[in-house]
Amino acid sequence: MKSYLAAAVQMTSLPDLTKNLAQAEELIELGVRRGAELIGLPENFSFLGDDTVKVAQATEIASQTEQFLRRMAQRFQITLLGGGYPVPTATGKVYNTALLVGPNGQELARYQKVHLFDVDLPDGNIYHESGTVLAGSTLPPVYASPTLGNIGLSVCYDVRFPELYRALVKAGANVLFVPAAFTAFTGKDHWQVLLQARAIENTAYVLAPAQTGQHYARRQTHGHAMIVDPWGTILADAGDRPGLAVAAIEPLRLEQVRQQMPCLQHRVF
Ligand SMILES: O=C(O)CNC(=O)[C@H](CS)NC(=O)CCC(=O)C(=O)O
Repeated sequence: MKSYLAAAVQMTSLPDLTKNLAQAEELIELGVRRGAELIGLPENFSFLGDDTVKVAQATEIASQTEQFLRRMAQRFQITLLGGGYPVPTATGKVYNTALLVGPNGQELARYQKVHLFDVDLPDGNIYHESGTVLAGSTLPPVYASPTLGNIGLSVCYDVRFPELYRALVKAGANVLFVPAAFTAFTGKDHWQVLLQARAIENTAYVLAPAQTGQHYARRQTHGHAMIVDPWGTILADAGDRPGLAVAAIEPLRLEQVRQQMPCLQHRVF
């Protein structure tokens, strides 16, 4: 593992695949110009819209999204995470899928979101992700990069389930991706503290690309894409407008924190 720059993209995705991929491309290019070698796109980056439309267009969204990720990674010679997009299954529902691709456009790791967001919020918004999404049934993968660290995947609502991240760390992870489309309502109270908790308890970097702003109807997300270091310090925060959180990932800092705060060594369970 070497020192390098990572970028967590923040965008406002719409129910429009073509527009979203254009917005994502601009932000990836910005990240590359700032020197990022590892870039993450948020959950729903290629489509954020009505559930019925999402399912109807899933085949098209999945194929264009995967082509896009491979093309971007190759063109810019980066490692790129697509943080969550629908992939059709035989059941009529989709998997909410995250895909990590390498600089040759090759697939490095794939994850199907396990925890589905079925929650009625006090602000009147009702989320029923399991209505259109089939839950994945296996732990996310850890991709052991020779240069960028051991990269563990997750998606959005997963961040509320610390055992998933502990499993990733047991599998060697030291860089944890949490691409999200966090609601504005929950985000204001929970987003940052959950990300810091996952970083601190696992003494790992947390890279959290995010959706922000007004998407469609009453769907509003929190923003604050961020990068948190293994001590829990926020290295970069993208605020509430589309943009990037960029920060250095330092193997020496990781080692230092893991020595200073050896909680992973003190595990009993
Ligand atoms: O709704 C859509 O259009 C697309 N789906 C999502 O954005 C997903 C599933 S509904 N959102 C979350 O997991 C939010 C979690 C969250 O906000 C929390 O844990 O508080």
